[in-house]
Amino acid sequence: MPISDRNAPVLTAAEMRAAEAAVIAGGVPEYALMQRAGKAAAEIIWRAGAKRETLVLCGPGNNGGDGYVIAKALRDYGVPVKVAALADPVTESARQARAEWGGAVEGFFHVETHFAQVVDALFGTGLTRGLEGEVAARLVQLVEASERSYAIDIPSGISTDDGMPLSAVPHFDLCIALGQWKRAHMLRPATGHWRRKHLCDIGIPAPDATLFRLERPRLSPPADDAHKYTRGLVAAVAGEMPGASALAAEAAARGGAGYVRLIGVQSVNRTSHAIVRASMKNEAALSDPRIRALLIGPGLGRGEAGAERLGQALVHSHPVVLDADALWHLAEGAMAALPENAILTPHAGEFAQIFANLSGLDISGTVIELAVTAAQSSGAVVVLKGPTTVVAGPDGRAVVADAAPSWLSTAGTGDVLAGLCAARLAVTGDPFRAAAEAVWLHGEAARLAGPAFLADDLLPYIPAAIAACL
Ligand SMILES: NC(=O)C1=CN([C@@H]2O[C@H](COP(=O)(O)OP(=O)(O)OC[C@H]3O[C@@H](n4cnc5c(N)ncnc54)[C@H](OP(=O)(O)O)[C@@H]3O)[C@@H](O)[C@H]2O)[C@@H](O)CC1
Ligand SMILES: Nc1ncnc2c1ncn2[C@@H]1O[C@H](COP(=O)(O)OP(=O)(O)O)[C@@H](O)[C@H]1O
Ligand SMILES: [K+]
Repeated sequence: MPISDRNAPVLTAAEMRAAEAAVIAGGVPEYALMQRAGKAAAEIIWRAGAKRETLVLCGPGNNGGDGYVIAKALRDYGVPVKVAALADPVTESARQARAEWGGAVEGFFHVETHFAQVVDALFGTGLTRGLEGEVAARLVQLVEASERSYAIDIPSGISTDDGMPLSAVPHFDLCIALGQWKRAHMLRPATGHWRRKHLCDIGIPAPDATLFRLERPRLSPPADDAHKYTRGLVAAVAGEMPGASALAAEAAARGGAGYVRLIGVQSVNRTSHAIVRASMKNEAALSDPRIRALLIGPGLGRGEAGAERLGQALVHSHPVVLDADALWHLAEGAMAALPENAILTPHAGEFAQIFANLSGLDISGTVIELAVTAAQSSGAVVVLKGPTTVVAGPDGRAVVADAAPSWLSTAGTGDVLAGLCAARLAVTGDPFRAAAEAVWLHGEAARLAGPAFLADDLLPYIPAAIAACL
């Protein structure tokens, strides 16, 4: 179940085949799907490249079949097209597509090298191993010699499920995904092999998908009769480095919480006066039943004092966001004692440290498998942060954020994200939705902030990011 109908499914090769098989079983021939796919891709190439001379490279499977359909459709648009095949078609649909193309088919190694446009339809989701060295080198040569290049479904040589290149893979201008997004469309290093990507909807639904692309969420303004407590009280616990918790607290205040209380901090420069301070000694400040999200970790410290504060904070079983040093303190026992609505926000280093230590947990695979396994084993929502951020829930659902600006790689941005998670948890009461909303707002604030910002500079852009979702 997607978190909203805006979130497009992201499939493995096997899931894509199953989705395709279901449509075929429903009475649509495979060849009709190939026609839809090839014509949709050809229309995009035609719009981008008009009548530029185009070389279509066709492989033996249905990716190659798409290539023949593209070549015919481009020819029908009046585009000068040549086709070069690596091997004869081996599937019935690809054979049919080649017959309908009907034109000359040149040898992959013998066709001339310089074309204005090159279309890679050698291999798609059926790739089982890297391309042979000379095939990969020739593909790189042809693509690099062109002005524009298009990868059909997936660049040939990229493994669909983990986004890894299995042989040398060139860089394309556009990757045209067919049917549904596949994992490689979201994962590094594959995402570095095209400038843009586009999804062609060819009428293949994926009702069983559990992984989705993170898209702009829909948010609501506070209810007409809202007051600060109904909007959500966030309690942020400070520690050794009060600046980090102040940054997180301010992000929480701007991220939609009605009231933010910063606990256990003596003095912090430049924190908004709207953020109310309280002492750790004030029992009621932490036990307050109106707290809808507790945030702890940024600046907490890895010493005994930090561990003690974490223990004190978790006693009350508030819905919680655990970040940074709080994750460092999280031991196996503490994991079992997490409240039901918990969000953990590790980066890769913190992730490895926490989950590698959990007994019997096999953590391997892409960031998607890592986050999903960790969420299922901890019972918490896991936000595995990085250039590609994955939000995973204990029910197996996950969203992947593939478009955050790399300017986020600066100190303190994680504190801002933790604050946003707390705000959205306080507002929604749903940790999975909250984490997904927070990751999107964080990326959008970064986009709006432009280049070379400091983590603090994200704060004034959070309201504009929220405005984009109303
Ligand atoms: N899903 C959908 O909804 C739709 C999918 N469509 C399209 O179908 C594509 C998937 O087609 P596909 O399954 O036929 O696989 P494809 O990628 O063409 O290659 C398989 C062939 O290559 C071979 N082979 C593999 N690796 C190799 C290597 N390194 N070097 C050499 N050979 C290698 C492999 O044989 P093998 O040697 O492994 O036995 C087999 O012969 C998909 O990406 C999309 O474009 C659309 O048409 C319609 C809607
Ligand atoms: N190259 C990148 N592209 C996009 N986002 C990134 C990149 N590097 C880091 N980020 C994001 O920036 C934030 C960094 O958080 P974190 O590692 O906790 O840093 P800190 O502890 O300094 O606050 C995360 O949200 C992460 O997803
Ligand atoms: K391809």
